[in-house]
Order: sequence, then structure tokens, then C-alpha cells
Amino acid sequence: MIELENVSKTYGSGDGAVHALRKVNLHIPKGRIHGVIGLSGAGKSTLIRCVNLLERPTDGRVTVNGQEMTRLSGQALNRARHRIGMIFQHFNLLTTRTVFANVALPLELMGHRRASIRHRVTPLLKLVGLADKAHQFPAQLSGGQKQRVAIARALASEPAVLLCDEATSALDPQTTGSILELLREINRDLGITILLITHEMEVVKSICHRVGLISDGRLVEDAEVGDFFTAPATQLGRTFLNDFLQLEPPRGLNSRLQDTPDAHTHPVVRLTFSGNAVSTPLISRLARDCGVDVSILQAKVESIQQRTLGLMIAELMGTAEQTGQAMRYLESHELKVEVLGHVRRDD
Ligand SMILES: Nc1ncnc2c1ncn2[C@@H]1O[C@H](COP(=O)(O)OP(=O)(O)OP(=O)(O)O)[C@@H](O)[C@H]1O
Repeated sequence: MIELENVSKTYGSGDGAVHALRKVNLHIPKGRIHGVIGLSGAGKSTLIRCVNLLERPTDGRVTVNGQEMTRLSGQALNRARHRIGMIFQHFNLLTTRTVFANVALPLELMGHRRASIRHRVTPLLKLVGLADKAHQFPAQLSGGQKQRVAIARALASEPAVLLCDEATSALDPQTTGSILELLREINRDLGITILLITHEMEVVKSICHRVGLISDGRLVEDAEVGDFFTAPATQLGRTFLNDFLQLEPPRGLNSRLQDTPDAHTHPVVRLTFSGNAVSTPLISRLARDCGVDVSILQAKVESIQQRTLGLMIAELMGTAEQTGQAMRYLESHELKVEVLGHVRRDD
């Protein structure tokens, strides 16, 4: 449905050249919701704008709905873009047009007659929950309502694909939730493939099936959401996950952690577990089988696409031999064990 093959985009040239995308390969099958996440400046906007050729790639091939976009120009490109809707962070509505007229605009540009426009716009306003706002102007609407208008406008030309460029970044968490719910319904009920870029892991967790992580123009991860949240493949992926889960050692502990163990220290570990490990009573077994006492400093359990993810920061108390055995025991039960440092026993 959306296929990027070796797509590169360079802005400028010579010493001032910015390599915004570097040989990106991405395949999004029909009916999926695919998120792309990354830090500011990583290349997310460039990537999504290369899909409908708002930015023309410097190199590589973009195919959408079976049409090679990178070969098209002029009228043919405009026609292909009708099958690709797009929504933006700041909605991009025309302030002098009513809600109805904003949604009608793409149809007017395509040359539809008034009756056919009304026939299409009225159910779209109903779909996005704004049937009673048809004659209001954007200034009279909340942020969430404006984004609903933008979604209805994007759907007016019956696209097969919807591109969402930070579509919820300007909205409060509750409104974000309702817009994500609407996008999920559109995907499920209309079968529209969605590519969204965001810097919010919550958005990815809530509605995406698959997620790509972009860093310095490169797609460094591309995984099912459940896999990404349970075992990110890169350090950057782990940083995103830890920031999202906010599972760092308690502030007071950080200053007491030392890098190297000695005869008077205990290890402090971060444990990540998923699947069966979540429901296995491993902590009590550590005490029984390894003679290690466990002091839990922080813990969290998240449910992500039918997968359960647990995280825990804990101090393991025992001799070096006992705590070493405990860590091997946990690893043998498919827990990820990271030693964050060592803390003095009598602290
Ligand atoms: N029109 C342009 N001309 C020159 N450089 C650009 C242009 N657009 C983007 N860039 C540069 O390309 C790189 C990628 O930018 P892009 O906007 O795609 O990143 P982003 O991940 O969307 O960032 P943000 O989350 O801050 O919007 C950045 O270094 C940016 O400065």
C-alpha cells in the first residue's frame, strides 16, 4: 500500500547539505496503522511529506496504492494525491470558510457539483461528530473539533491512505484520546491505511500496529508495537521506552549508586519482563532458591496490544555469589536484567 525503497532526501548542497533521510526502506500493507517516532530533527516530517511528494525525494522510489509517486508530476501527481489524505498538527483550516465549506473544498477543487458535494460532506460531518457545527467557523471550535474538521476534509476525496503529521501534538491528553479513537474507527470501518508521525510513545502505544524509529535520517528500528515496547533493538529505542515508562531509579538512590561492586555493596537492577514471566512468582523464588532478598524500589506493568510488559527496579540483597546466581536465574526465565549500579549495604 505504501512502499518506500531506498528513499533519501538532502536539503541544500555542498558544505551546507542536510541529509534528512538516508536510504529509508518502509513497507506498510493495506489496512495497517504505522507510526514513525523520533527525536526532533530526525527526519519524521520529511519522511511523511515524501509519501505524497510534498517533498520530492532526492533518491529512491515511493509507491502508494500501486502507483509510483516518484514518477509522477503535474496533473497525474495531483490525481494520485486525491487518494492520499493528510492532517497536520495545526489543522490548516481556512478561517473564512465554514466547517461545511472547509470539508467541501477538496471536492470543489475536483470539480464536483453542489448536490454531490452535499451528499458527501453531510455524512462526513456526522462521522466525525460535527453534524451540528456545519455552519460555524473554525474560530468558534475547540482544538479537537478543528482536528475533526481536518479529518473530514482529508476523507472527502475518499482516500485509501491517511497521513497524520503530529496530528495530536497540539491537543490535551483527553482530546488526544478522542481523536485517536476516531482514527482507529476510520482505520477499522473504512479500511484506510494510516501512517502517522509523532514524538509521543503514548500515541504509538494507543493505536499503532507497527512502529518505525528514525534517527538522523535513518530508520533504525521497524517492529510490531508489542515487540518494540517489550524489547527495543537500539539504545535510542530503550531511551524512548524508559522515558515513556518513567522507570528510572528513585532520585535519592542515583547519587548513592557506584559503578563497581565491593564487599559492602548490593546490586541495583532494572528487570524487564513480558509474556509468561509476568505471571510467574519469580521474586519469591529468588528468596527461596537463591537465598536473595529483593527490595522493590519501583515497579510498573503495562498492557500493550495484548502483550503484558513489566518493569521493576530492585535491590538484590545477598552475597556476591547469591546475587550473581539470582541474576542468572532471572535471565534463564527470559527476564532482561540490567545492573544500574551498586549501593552500600548499610545505606
Ligand atoms: N526545507 C528545508 N530546508 C533545509 N533543511 C530542512 C528543511 N526541512 C527540514 N530540514 C532539516 O532536515 C532535518 C530533518 O527535519 P524534519 O523536519 O524532517 O525532522 P522532524 O523529525 O520532523 O523534526 P520535528 O519533530 O522537530 O518536526 C532537520 O535537520 C531539518 O533542519
